[in-house]
Amino acid sequence: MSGTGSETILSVEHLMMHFGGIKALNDVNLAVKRGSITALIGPNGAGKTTVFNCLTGFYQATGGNIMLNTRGRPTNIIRVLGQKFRAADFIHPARLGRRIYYKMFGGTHLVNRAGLARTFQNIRLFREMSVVENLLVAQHMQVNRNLIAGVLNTPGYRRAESRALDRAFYWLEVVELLDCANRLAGEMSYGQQRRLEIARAMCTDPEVICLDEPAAGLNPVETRTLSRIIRLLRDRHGITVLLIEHDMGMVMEISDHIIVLDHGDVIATGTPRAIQANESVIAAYLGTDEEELAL
Ligand SMILES: Nc1ncnc2c1ncn2[C@@H]1O[C@H](COP(=O)(O)OP(=O)(O)OP(=O)(O)O)[C@@H](O)[C@H]1O
Repeated sequence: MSGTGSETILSVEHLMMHFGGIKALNDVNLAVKRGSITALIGPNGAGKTTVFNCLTGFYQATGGNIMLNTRGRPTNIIRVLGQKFRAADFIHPARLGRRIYYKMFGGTHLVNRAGLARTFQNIRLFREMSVVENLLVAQHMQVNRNLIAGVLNTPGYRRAESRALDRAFYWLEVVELLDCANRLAGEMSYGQQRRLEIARAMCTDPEVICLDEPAAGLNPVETRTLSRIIRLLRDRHGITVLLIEHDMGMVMEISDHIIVLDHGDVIATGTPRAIQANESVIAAYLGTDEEELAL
């Protein structure tokens, strides 16, 4: 299943995000192909994490559209996060009803349920919990948490618990952490914690995973392991990977497609080879920190 299909799994149109006077995103348009590894790159402050935060519902975009084509149906991410009421809603009862529903019950959990998961630039694990417990917590949305079922220890409850454990160990093996299952998450090396974050996101059964600087702080051996795992997600598990990364060696090696952001706008898209030769990209990177200029 290697390589890219032709179907778009995620499309972003005219995305804007303003923080007071700061226009973090001006008018971002991008499309991600199903089954691809797509990298979002750009100099510091270009708006990459803001795009991720809008996609995953951590920010409510100021404007634009984000459509996810997963679980066999389209999901309008902006809508499921719960939008403000507009005057026109009151003459469309169906629209008003939807708006009220998502205002009350919408949120980031619906984005995750629709099949999009993420990791964070700053690792956010439960450091005092074991590795496997971190993975079980991630599955609370899928596991039957009915108190009565738990107290009575019903067969349905036991089956759900056992499935959650199986899933946790399955993804631990994929990220090469099986022998760390009972260690405290906070005691593991940085590289291991980053891989645990990926396993935790995978336990929510996503079709798209957004990785925010997964190679930050890793040594070359850990980066190679990480690249191998990311490829495996695409090739063996059919996962679409959207990646923010400053390690250009890694980006150029594993990406099928690259999107370049600068000052809140997409300035180039294309294959690694095309991006490396793109003059606007080279110009955008000139004058930034040297470590970013490893094109
Ligand atoms: N919550 C916020 N409040 C105010 N400004 C913000 C907020 N989040 C981001 N910004 C601003 O938006 C712009 C884009 O930031 P963002 O973190 O998305 O960039 P980035 O491309 O991810 O950068 P880096 O590579 O350094 O992580 C920056 O000017 C930043 O200061």
